Amino acid sequence: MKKIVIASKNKGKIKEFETLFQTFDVEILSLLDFPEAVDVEETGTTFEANARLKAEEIARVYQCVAIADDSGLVVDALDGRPGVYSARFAGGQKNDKENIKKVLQELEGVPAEQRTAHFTCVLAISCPQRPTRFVSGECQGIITEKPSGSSGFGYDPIFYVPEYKKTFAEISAEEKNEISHRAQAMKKLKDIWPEIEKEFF
Ligand SMILES: O=P(O)(O)OP(=O)(O)OP(=O)(O)OC[C@H]1O[C@@H](n2cnc3c(O)ncnc32)[C@H](O)[C@@H]1O
Ligand SMILES: [Mg+2]
Repeated sequence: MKKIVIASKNKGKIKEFETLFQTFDVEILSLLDFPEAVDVEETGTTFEANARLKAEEIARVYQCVAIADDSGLVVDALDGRPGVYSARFAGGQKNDKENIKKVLQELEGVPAEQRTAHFTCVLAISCPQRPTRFVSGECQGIITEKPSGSSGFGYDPIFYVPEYKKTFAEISAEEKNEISHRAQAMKKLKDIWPEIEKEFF
């Protein structure tokens, strides 16, 4: 069976990809299957640049088809922050709780109608000796006043989706996979999948 390596160590993302790839005829591995894999430095200033860095490095090292996800939360009232710096917004080690705290602190006193935000996801698909391909997805929401819910990961507890009248952490994984930024990007990947199969495998 065809194999793809997800160039990520983020368990939340990997779990979502395992479901989102179910209708694709491929075996999914991730960097959790390669514990020795180095952390690719995310030195880019755009989601595309960082997705490219991660996908191309893993494709080169393991001589495989690799897919990387670079994603983040873009808050309008914060001029687009945390954006590409979402994973370490509170500094130092990645810490979801501290990141959420920082976003809520910076939005203190900002009224609901100005708390608009979106998640962005850029997927880079790379294969040695071939040009890397990209697809992206977005999901609109509103930043809540306090965290709510315990499913998902990252900023999910403060990302309220009007469609469900709940945060991403209060809906099921299935519901998140219907509408999320990652799901939107995967729908586009599905559209170009026949081309990718022809070019990359
Ligand atoms: O680079 P990899 O190893 O894939 O894992 P990462 O967690 O560092 O991933 P990113 O560099 O793409 O940073 C994205 C951050 O944006 C946040 N994020 C992305 N998608 C999210 C989602 O679906 N729900 C909640 N937060 C999300 C979360 O804090 C992530 O750590
Ligand atoms: Mg990262």
